[in-house]
Amino acid sequence: MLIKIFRASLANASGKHNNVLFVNIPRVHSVRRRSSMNSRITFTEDFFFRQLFDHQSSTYTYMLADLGSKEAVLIDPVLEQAKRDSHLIQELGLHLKYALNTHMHADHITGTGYLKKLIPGCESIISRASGAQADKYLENGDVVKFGRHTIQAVATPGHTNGCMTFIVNEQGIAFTGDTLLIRGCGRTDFQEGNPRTLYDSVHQNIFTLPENFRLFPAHDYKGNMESTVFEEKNYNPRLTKDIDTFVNIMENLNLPYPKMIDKAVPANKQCGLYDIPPDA
Ligand SMILES: N[C@@H](CCC(=O)N[C@@H](CSS)C(=O)NCC(=O)O)C(=O)O
Repeated sequence: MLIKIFRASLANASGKHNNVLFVNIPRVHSVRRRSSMNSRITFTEDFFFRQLFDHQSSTYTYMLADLGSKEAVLIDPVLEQAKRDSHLIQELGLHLKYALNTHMHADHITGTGYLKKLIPGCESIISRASGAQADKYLENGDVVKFGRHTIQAVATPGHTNGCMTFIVNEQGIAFTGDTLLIRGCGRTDFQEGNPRTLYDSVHQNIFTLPENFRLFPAHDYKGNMESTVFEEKNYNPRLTKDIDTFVNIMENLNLPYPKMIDKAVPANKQCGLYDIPPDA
């Protein structure tokens, strides 16, 4: 397999250029492919994974780490839980390299801004298409490295323009943000939402992953914690339908407006640096 490695220079919000090691890997997934419901891929011994929850916003945050180098990343941290996350990082002797967001959230303020203050050296990452400020910006296909591990960032727009799914191929896991929820999906009625785009994102970029890949969403409102590609391909009540039926479902969800949206979106545009607790 040809792996092309190159250094990319990215401009951050202040125009400063950061060197990030990006590994441009062709879309080849783990060689340990299986397709039955029970054949989960075992984590390698040097990979740490922790699912964390914020009850207020029903948000999952994920902590991943390379146990060799101790480098860690957080996916979708929540402002009110930043101290919890920072304490766990410290307790486990990990070094938080990056705090990543799958997209610009509308229902809670991201913890990335506060975490950058709590853990100097930590950098924030979000897709360039999100329109939010961060230290580093991702394009479709970019790879984020922590220790020897890699996260592949795949653009999955539809809930918002900047939505990404983060895939850790070797461990057989993917973080779908609000694009694909367990037996559901992100709403498409604000923030550039588009049901046809979301449908294509899921069918082309998530349902094409190996069926035993475990899926971890940004939210669950019913107590579910994870799913698999197989389960969502077969049992998702929205995305198993044809595209026109899907669009009709999405146009008639009639969900209430998220309570925090008017505060969260302006804050998240600044990587959560707006209205950070005074003790930060
Ligand atoms: N009640 C919550 C917001 C619930 C909600 O709208 N969730 C979003 C993801 S966060 S923007 C969503 O896409 N839901 C899809 C669904 O089918 O539930 C609040 O007020 O914060």
